[in-house]
Amino acid sequence: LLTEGQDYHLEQVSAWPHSSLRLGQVSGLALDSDSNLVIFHRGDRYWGPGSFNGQAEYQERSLGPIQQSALLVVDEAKGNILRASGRNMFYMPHGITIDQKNNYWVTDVALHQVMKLSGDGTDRVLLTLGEAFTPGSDKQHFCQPTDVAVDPHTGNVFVSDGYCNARILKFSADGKYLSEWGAGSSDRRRRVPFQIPHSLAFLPDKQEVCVADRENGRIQCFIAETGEFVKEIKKEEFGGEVFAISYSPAGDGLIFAVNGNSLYHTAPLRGFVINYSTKDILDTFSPETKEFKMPHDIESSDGSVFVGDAGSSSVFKFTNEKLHRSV
Ligand SMILES: O=C(N[C@@H](O)C(=O)O)c1ccccc1
Repeated sequence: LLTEGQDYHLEQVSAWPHSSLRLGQVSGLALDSDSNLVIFHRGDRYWGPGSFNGQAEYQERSLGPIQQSALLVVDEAKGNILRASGRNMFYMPHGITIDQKNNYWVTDVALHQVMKLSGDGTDRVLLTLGEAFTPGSDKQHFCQPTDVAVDPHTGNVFVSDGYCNARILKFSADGKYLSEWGAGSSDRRRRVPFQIPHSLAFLPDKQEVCVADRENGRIQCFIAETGEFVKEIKKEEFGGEVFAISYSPAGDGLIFAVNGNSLYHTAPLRGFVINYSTKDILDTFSPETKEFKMPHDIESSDGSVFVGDAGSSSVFKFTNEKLHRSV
């Protein structure tokens, strides 16, 4: 008998997508209100060693914004493109999340901005946080912000900031700064500051926000209301870097994660299914068709898991074979 959400064996759906999506570096994935997969990618732009100077200022403004459609809405069953948008708006796409009203919240690490866009394909900019091309670390500036998470109950918005800051900021739904936490926290378990807070997941049934603290190779979870530290999940199996996380309330709560290569460790690149309460790794997975190169974001939707890879410019789909096997 399958206990809900506790039995996992994810396998790649090798024939997905049915036809090539002609993607650039895939930086972010999100699910929209129709359970379509939204892919945030970089078209012909890529983040290389010369993209930013020592002050995290973007060096390729002369290229102008990416002309390809950086936002693709694809059908999660077959992977065919339902809608393409996001042209001439972005310089270096990074994170994306979609809120209860189907608005897209995206981050761009070249613009150092967070934008709230209409999710109807017109990409109307409803809100912008941060000053274009201007890195900073006060209440009005980010430094290469990496992701956004939205609390469905309050509408509050959390921003992981970023490659060159080490904090999480909280804003109201209409963009008013509320609070932040991170480096230098007094909590002894948090004395080690974040090192690239790289991906966020909101846990609606627990009212917590979790962060993939990438270079510390750990996941940390906090009370959304107060920013108070709740728990840390750090596993040898991660191999030193956690790139992205996603959450499902199934069972006691499941955290999906992907790891990465670090300068100091090389571990096999793979996905993880982790029981939030026990911290047990329930399953690990990786593609059969080709290796992960830089798994950069992960999204879960009842029984399926999607991984966006910035290294191979592709999206992989996995399904939980335990659910589909007759018992
Ligand atoms: O981490 C990096 N990039 C990825 O996360 C990404 O592409 O978002 C990176 C860092 C320094 C130089 C070049 C790339």
